[in-house]
Amino acid sequence: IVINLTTTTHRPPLPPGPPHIPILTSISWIAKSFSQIEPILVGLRAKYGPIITLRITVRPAIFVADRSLAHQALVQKGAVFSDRPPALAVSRIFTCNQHNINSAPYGSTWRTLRRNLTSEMLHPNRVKSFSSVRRWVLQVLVNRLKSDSESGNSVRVIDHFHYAMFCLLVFMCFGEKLDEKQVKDVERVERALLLSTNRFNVLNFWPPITRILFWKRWQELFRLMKDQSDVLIPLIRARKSIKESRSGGGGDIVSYVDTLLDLELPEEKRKLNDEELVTVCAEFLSAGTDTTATALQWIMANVVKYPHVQQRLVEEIREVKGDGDGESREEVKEEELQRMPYLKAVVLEGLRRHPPGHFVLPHTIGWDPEVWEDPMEFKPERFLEKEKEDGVPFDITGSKEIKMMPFGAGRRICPGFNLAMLHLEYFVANLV
Ligand code: HEM
Repeated sequence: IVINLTTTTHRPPLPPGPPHIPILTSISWIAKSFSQIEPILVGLRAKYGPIITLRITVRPAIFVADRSLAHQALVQKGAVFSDRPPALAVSRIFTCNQHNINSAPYGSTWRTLRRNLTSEMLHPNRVKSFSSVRRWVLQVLVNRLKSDSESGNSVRVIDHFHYAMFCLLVFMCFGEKLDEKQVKDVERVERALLLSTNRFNVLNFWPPITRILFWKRWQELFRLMKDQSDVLIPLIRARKSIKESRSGGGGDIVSYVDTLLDLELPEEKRKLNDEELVTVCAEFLSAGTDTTATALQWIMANVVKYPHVQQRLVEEIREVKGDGDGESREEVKEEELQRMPYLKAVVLEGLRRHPPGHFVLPHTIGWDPEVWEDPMEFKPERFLEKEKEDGVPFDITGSKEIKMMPFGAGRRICPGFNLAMLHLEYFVANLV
């Protein structure tokens, strides 16, 4: 886990870490990708112990690379470590001054936004109301994979996974099936922002100076933000007018935007403005698309790499589907997923071995040889054996102890983890 310290004048001594030269050290870190930081951290852990201070950004960041210390910080002392630091210049712009769930300080705005998402969108009944949409997206995905493979060239599956996840989350967000161009526009603006966050990091250093030195990059940032608003605001407004014309209701489907239009910010005693609606919708779209598509890609890659895993999945699917005929045989239905423990183990193993969220650095925990035998091997069976031993299903929330944390842990744990598990199990089963 990473704890970001805010600057205070009276600061207690920081945990040990490598020596640094102000600014220069941070700039040398900025040039590195997250995957380059990991092996460096392993070496630093051996030298300085499990709690290390690094000057990765403008502020010192403390890395906790130990599962029981992470549990103490995130779960036992959750109230102390659930705040987020004040946003730096770039993320202030990205998050509309911290008006979204992941960046909001631990307080009433965060609580209101998070409770709205969990109770209005991630509640089991609401999740169920989108099951026909998941079936439609599966069809879209399979059709695209089939037609792409007809060309005879190799198929970049990740592009199709991304598109499928955007179709799904865009529907949940705006309550309707948009045409391919509209979905692609949303995908384009959201991915452009996601992929350029690294490039914009440098703008956080002395904004008055970087505004002059890197003026082109600042312009690029404002252009991307404008693109995002240009694509999302018409979709939000369209939903608003549907809702108004139906006097309070948007039809059978309740979309994420519908729930946000009525929401009141308790501290500021007002509704969300257009820019804030864009930020919160963008968070929903990006939190659930890239992460899930990346996990799906790793899981499918391992299913292909290990034929015995694939074979066992096929057998489990056959067992659940029985000798049904015609259409019912074609699809693994959502209700059937609960009867597929091996499928769940494959998904968990994918998340343990290849957690999509890198900067929370959960894998230093998920790969701990004291917890996991042969931690770098892809062995879904380990979850079945563990469940048999403990007599209870594996707890991915880490509430009692942390063994892996692909969704984080504690009060800031990913609220979408059940939905993500459903998406992964449903698509993996049906692709197999
Ligand atoms: C495989 C898929 C996913 C993975 C691996 C993932 C992972 C994570 C992680 C590691 C965090 C940070 C937790 C922390 O700060 O300790 C997080 C936060 C969050 N995730 Fe996810 N996530 C996934 C899917 C989703 C989905 C489907 C949604 C919603 C539709 C979602 C919404 C959020 C939100 C709103 C937060 C911020 C929570 C807060 O700060 O209170 N995520 N996620």
